[in-house]
Amino acid sequence: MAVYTEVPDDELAAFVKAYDIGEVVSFKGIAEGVENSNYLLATTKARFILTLYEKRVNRDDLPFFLGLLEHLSAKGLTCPQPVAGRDGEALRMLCGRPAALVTFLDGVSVRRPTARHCAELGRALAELHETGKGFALRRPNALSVSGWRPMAEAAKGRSQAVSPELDAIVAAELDHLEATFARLDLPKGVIHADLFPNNVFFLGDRLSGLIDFYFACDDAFAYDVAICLNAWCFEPDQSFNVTKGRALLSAYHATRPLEPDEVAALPTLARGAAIRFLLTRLVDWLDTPAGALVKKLDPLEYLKKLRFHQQANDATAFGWRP
Ligand SMILES: Nc1ncnc2c1ncn2[C@@H]1O[C@H](COP(=O)(O)OP(=O)(O)O)[C@@H](O)[C@H]1O
Ligand SMILES: N[C@@H](CCOP(=O)(O)O)C(=O)O
Repeated sequence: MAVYTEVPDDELAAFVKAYDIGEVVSFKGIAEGVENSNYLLATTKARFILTLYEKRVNRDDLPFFLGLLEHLSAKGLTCPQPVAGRDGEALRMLCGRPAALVTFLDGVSVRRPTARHCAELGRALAELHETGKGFALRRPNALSVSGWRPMAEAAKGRSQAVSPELDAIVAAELDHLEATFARLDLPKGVIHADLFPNNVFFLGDRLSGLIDFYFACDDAFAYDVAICLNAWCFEPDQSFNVTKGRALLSAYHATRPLEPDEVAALPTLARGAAIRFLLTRLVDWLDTPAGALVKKLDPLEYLKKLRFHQQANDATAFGWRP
């Protein structure tokens, strides 16, 4: 459950007074999520999400995240919109944490995406990349290749608890990626960087909105595509579903055509995306205290995905060619 910080009634009342959003009708912690504390706040005027930013979010990045949501919403992309208080500020403090209110989006996330969902996602991802062009702020990706070795070092010697071979596999893969992924020079811009099914809402088969932009950054567009191939196109047994891969890639390509260099780099990008989520999950797995009220995600799921990508020679492994 991702409610790390409890908000007492009096503090909530004082917080809400800073806005012109009506009277509080209900206020409930949201069980989903990993990074921050989220509450659903209903008032006499509307529903909102109240987020208290927790330890892994750097406060200096908050203007980038909230500014990006404003930019994307203004350009017509359906994502949460920050709500400004009477003073014009969207970001303020609550219970000693930076906190913001954003608009509530209708829709549900899918647990088992179909090829149709993957096509919707591919189109929306390309639209996000196009819509982000023109956003003035910059945020380097702290979780890209130069950040992976330090994470591996933090887990070194402890990862046997997860799998006996993991340290060696990760070290060898990082040697490979530091010689390949690190040398890629691909079209860049604003990427979501965590567009997993839990961060995408649907109404019926139609994609209705994107949430959780708290890993968004400047990086290669095609890296975002690779993150999504990993998150959307593997089956529960970790076999890659080429029908879903084809649906995602062809829908993306129809909206933002991938350049030949981006297509050629997909297997390397997918390996990088696999190691990135393997490592963050591994560090969380090792560092989260027993009994913590947060769902731990399995790092080995991403080792299986990595194994698939290590055998992939080109984009046809994902069921697609331009
Ligand atoms: N704007 C929103 N509209 C509707 N529901 C939301 C919105 N933002 C978050 N949620 C709900 O809160 C949950 C956790 O939000 P998320 O941003 O993924 O948290 P975290 O960053 O902690 O992982 C989501 O799975 C969703 O159910
Ligand atoms: N998508 C990441 C975990 C981050 O969770 P989110 O709730 O912030 O999307 C993973 O699967 O490792």
